[in-house]
Amino acid sequence: MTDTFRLTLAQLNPTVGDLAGNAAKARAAWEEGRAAGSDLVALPEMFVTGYQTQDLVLKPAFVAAAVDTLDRLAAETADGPPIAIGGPYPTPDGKLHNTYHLLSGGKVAARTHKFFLPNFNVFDEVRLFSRDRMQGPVDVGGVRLGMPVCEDIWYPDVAEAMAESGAEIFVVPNGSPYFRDKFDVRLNVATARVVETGLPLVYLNTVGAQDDQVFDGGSFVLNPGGRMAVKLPLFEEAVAHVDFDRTEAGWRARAGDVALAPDAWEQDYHVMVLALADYLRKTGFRKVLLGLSGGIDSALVAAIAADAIGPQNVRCVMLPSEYTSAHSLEDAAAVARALGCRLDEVPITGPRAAVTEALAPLFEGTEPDTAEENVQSRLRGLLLMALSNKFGEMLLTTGNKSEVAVGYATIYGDMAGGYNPVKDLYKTRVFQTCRWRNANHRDWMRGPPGEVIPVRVIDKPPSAELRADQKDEDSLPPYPVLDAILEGLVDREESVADIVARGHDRETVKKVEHLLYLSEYKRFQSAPGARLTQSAFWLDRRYPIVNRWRDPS
Ligand SMILES: Nc1ncnc2c1ncn2[C@@H]1O[C@H](COP(=O)(O)OP(=O)(O)OC[C@H]2O[C@@H]([n+]3cccc(C(=O)O)c3)[C@H](O)[C@@H]2O)[C@@H](O)[C@H]1O
Ligand SMILES: Nc1ncnc2c1ncn2[C@@H]1O[C@H](COP(=O)(O)OP(=O)(O)OP(=O)(O)O)[C@@H](O)[C@H]1O
Ligand SMILES: NC(=O)CC[C@H](N)C(=O)O
Repeated sequence: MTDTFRLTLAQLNPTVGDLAGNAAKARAAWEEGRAAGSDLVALPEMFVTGYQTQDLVLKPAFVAAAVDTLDRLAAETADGPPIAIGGPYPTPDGKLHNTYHLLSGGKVAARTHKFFLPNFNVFDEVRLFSRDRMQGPVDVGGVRLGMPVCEDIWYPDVAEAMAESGAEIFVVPNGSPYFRDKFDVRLNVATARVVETGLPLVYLNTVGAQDDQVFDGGSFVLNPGGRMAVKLPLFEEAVAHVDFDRTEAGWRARAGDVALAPDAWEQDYHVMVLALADYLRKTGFRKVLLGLSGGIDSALVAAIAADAIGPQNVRCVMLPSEYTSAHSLEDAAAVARALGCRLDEVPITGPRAAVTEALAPLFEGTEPDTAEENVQSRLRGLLLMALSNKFGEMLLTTGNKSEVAVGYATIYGDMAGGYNPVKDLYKTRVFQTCRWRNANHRDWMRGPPGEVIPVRVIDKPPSAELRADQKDEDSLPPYPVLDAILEGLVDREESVADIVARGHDRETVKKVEHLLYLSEYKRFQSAPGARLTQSAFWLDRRYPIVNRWRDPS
């Protein structure tokens, strides 16, 4: 009977749909595990396909290719330790499971199907997969491993059933996406399963971004009693070997490295950087561009982009109009200089005059209003997209969550673009995030250290500069008030009465509610962006576009 067990944890970054690339990563980890004398090399949930696949797994040809990839990986790794790896499994009677496969002896030797299929916020697994009955542990080299898949440990049942049928260690593959402070939520869940069963638990998460979601890694190993034996870093790929010893009381993990967790501001910032870097890499872009207005939102997006792909790959463009202040020109130049990004200037006065002239016969007799104002924003979108087409640089949009929530942006204007790193970051957090970035620099940031966003940019009153002396506060409540109301309406789904009871003016709350519902059509047509909360616009919060309901409370 074996008394030690070495488990290799492969916290790696797959790409959805890249079956060969994901299998190659799994194989490289397996080679590391084999060289280290490992007894099992474990990869995360649905690793072979990448996660989340969404409806891609409803295509039988894709599932067949994934199955084939797993079979080939099993054959190629027959002469070393088994591999545990997530992937789809189609049953002969036409069902599809989200399955953890054990590849051993050249074939798929065992399968554990996910039992609890998450079907909330960003997850739709009931639509995609079938559940199976609860399963027992799998024998790996004489050790019985319970392999609940991700959501399966969020309730006691599956772990309890596996423990009752003889599991000795839990190895839990995850595709668990970030939201602020999520690590503690996961740790509480895992600790509860360890306390209930008295068994050690290995929590293996995916790392890397997929569309809006960032899988933050942070895999860990808990011993009975809930003590953390090992913790892998957040946001980075890592391969770690964890040793278990058989004791009289059962298996125990030997203490190893426990990575420190950065604070929530750093985690949010890292998520925005990683989300953008992976979105670009995985869609095949190496460069971006953005309109740099001298305001805070585009300055923060430029900093995130510089940190994600290096300042030499970020083109900033100032597109001044007659309303652009000298301050804005100076501030845009100062941001680009501090970040080390290229800054181009493309005035929109000429194109605007041409549009005004073209529309004059039709606009005759009307008063100037947002129609004329928005032409400026649209001309910027048009010119920036021309640069994007010509130079293959993806255009970034810059609307923060407060603006996205109330539709304070011009559709087909500043909303033009492919990705929005700050889409889930309220404006009040934009200010604080800029201060945080000015004061902190880390190895993973590819932009320079120091004050990359001049204090003047952070401190000045926000303005769209679409007309003379325009300030955001002319049309919107002050951002601290707006954000407090939005957190109630959006993040907590509170009633108008709940928010008024906390001291907000009812008329203001009703106005914000009106703008929120009215602008659903804009969000439907908006760029995706990094998810930071459980109420991000897209998958977490899915409201109808046509919606006459207004809260009477
Ligand atoms: N339900 C619906 N479904 C589909 N389309 C719908 C629609 N309702 C209106 N529309 C269309 O949308 C148009 C109105 O939307 P849009 O053209 O965007 O215009 P609108 O929302 O009226 O104006 C844009 C607002 O954003 C502000 N802004 C602009 C640029 C930058 C910033 C900033 O600081 O970040 C702020 C600007 O000051 C103004 O208050 C209508 O003309 C109509 O065609
Ligand atoms: N003069 C400009 N030159 C270049 N881009 C601009 C200019 N004005 C606006 N933009 C682009 O349109 C976006 C929306 O800008 P606007 O200034 O109207 O509002 P904002 O939300 O306060 O953004 P910011 O804080 O970046 O100014 C900007 O982030 C920027 O990308
Ligand atoms: N892939 C999953 O099952 C994820 C669901 C899980 N509750 C999480 O977010 O961590």
